Amino acid sequence: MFAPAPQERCHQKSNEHVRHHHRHEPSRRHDRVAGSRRTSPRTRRRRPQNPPPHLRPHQPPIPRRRRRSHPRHRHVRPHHDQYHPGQPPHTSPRHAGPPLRRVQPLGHLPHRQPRRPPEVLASAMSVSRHFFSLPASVKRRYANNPVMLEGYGSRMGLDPNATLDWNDYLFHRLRTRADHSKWPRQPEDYRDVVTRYGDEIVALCGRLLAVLSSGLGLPENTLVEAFGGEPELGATFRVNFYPKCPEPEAALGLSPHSDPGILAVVQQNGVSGLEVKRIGEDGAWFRVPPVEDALVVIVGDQMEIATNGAYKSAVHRTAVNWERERMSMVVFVTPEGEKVIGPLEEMVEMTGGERNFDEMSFNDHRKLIVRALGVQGKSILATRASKTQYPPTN
Ligand SMILES: O=C(O)CCC(=O)C(=O)O
Ligand SMILES: [Fe+2]
Repeated sequence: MFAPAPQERCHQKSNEHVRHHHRHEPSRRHDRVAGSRRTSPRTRRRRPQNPPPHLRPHQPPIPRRRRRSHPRHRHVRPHHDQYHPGQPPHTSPRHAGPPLRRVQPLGHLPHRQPRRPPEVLASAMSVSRHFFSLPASVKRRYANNPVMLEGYGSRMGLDPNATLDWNDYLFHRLRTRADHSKWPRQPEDYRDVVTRYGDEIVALCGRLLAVLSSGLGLPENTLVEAFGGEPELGATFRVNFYPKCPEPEAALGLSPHSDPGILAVVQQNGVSGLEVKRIGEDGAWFRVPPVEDALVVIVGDQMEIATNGAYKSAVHRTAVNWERERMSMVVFVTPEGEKVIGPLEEMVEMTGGERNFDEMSFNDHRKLIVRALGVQGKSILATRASKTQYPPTN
């Protein structure tokens, strides 16, 4: 069932709607993968060292040079380093090092100079924006329904009492299982641009999975194989459009949730709103800076399951504002539908011998979500946790 666009809801906003958005979520911590600084022994050259002071009484000290990462290592910085479209997957990461050294608490995100985004990022943003600027009557041609979740609309259609998020969206599959009837025919180049964008992002995730496997001390292809192999990986595309909201403090763009798949790659339109919850006692929410040419990579539930909890899925939500419209594009990379996903043997061993999750195909995992009428925090993952002591479900 199609639900009214947030613009329309804006005018008929009731206190009830406001009440729906008061949420109390337990704590969680979010980790971010930062780059490795290790230098390959073969390429390391010795810089002249400062001799001890008694050997250079009249010489000024040799200035210390700031360490710069070697260009070959830059691809292991998915959050803030340059993305090279077209680079084949798995081109990397002998130098990745164990991830635990490269994980930093969120809240110290590096800022860098704005730069022109690669063309594939900019054009995907532009065709998506074009779609949301079309008249409501045109957008409704692609309306989704409770059975067919693909298309334009809102998951509010599933349950009249469900929380209303201040968000319109377009959602469809990518890659081989794409149903093009729900892909906008306007603008004309939507299909080509989004197909290419999806391919690039899936290839990027292939590289990230290799890095994340190496980081665990496992062969590079471990995670990608655990999810069914790269050609079989699934991918869906969601464009979130958050109109200006007159009472932003009373609403949310998207309620707290973790993404059910492997990795979600988010591109923001330069307007802030994405917030990630830190795992731990304080459960503080952190705003992710909307750096325009940066992709934010969010770890999903299947990753937490396969690694038996070594990598945690991140609870996140979006805030809205009254000044500027916000848009985000998300590619969700998912396992092959029939592939049964459970904790990898190596990971069970590495994490203390207990299996923290049951096994299930991703198609069945999706059915859990539909049955539960959506995701709240880590509620779906909690139903898969095989022991009650496993860290909380928030
Ligand atoms: O809008 C955003 O920045 C994130 C959207 C998101 O989390 C989602 O679509 O699952
Ligand atoms: Fe999400």
